[in-house]
Amino acid sequence: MSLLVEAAGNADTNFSHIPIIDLSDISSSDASRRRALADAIRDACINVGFLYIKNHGIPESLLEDALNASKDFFSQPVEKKMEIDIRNTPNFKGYTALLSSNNDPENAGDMHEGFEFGWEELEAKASDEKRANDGAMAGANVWPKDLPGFRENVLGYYYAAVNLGKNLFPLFALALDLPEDFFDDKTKNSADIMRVLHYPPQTGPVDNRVIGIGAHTDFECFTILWQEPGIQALQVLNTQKQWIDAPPIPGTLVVNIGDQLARWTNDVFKSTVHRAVNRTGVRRYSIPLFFGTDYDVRLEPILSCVSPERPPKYEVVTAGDYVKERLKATYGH
Ligand SMILES: O=C(O)CCC(=O)C(=O)O
Ligand SMILES: [Fe+2]
Repeated sequence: MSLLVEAAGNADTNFSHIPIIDLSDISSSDASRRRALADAIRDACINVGFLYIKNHGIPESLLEDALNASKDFFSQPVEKKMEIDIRNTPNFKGYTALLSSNNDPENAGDMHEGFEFGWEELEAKASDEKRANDGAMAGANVWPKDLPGFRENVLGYYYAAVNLGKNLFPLFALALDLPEDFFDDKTKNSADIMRVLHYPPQTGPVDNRVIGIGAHTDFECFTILWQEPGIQALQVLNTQKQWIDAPPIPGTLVVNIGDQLARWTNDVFKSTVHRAVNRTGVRRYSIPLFFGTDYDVRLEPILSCVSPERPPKYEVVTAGDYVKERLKATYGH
């Protein structure tokens, strides 16, 4: 039995807190330090599926600028935001209105609004170059008109977070006892979808079927999530079915495993159910960035995560087909 299958068999998924992992050694020239970091990440991925990262290297100023840009965007009249309604794009880019998405099929709609976009260069190319391997998810971003600085400010944080994500893939590979460059040829045009989210406060009696974002797992490989400081809303479900608070911790970002990585790892790494409910009485903003593999990559289980006792659990599909199906379910296309 591989070490990973054995570790997954001994997993303690009844967690009561989310570990904080210091990324200072992420680019260390000392392989044993990178190994130690990967080991800590492996434990978190096998037992919890969520972790906080500190010393991640993203300057606070980029986050402040992205937050201010988000506030400007959401404070526009709803008709203005609806000009870039996500339902008018073939590739799920643009604005999602309050209650128009539904992450939990048991629920009646999510009490948040959002703006969603994927990779593009800061300087638009002369020709609208289509990325060759985007498959089912091909297409451009749509941006709000008449909102100076919005695109530049959200892209500023986006590029920094994408760079961090690219540095996390080798750590996940190491955590899976794979060569550190395992994901390189699978993430050449990786999906890297960012969502800028706004959760109005929900005070008084709250219908549990209409909360900020209903219980769900993320679709991609992993997510890097920034939460507005001082506002508790995110909760993570352990196997005892207890909701564990995941408050914003100054200087950290949340990282969680998504379904693509659960599929790659045959559920050795956990894609853990989470939700957000904003009962604080003030607005809340958050910015998740979802990292997938290239959309044409097949999600085949890694051999060290499969054994006679742990046969493959999932049908093999391409990342693009998988994500598109999940998005259709969420946005009701
Ligand atoms: O806003 C949050 O804290 C969580 C957002 C989330 O889970 C998602 O967009 O998938
Ligand atoms: Fe999520």
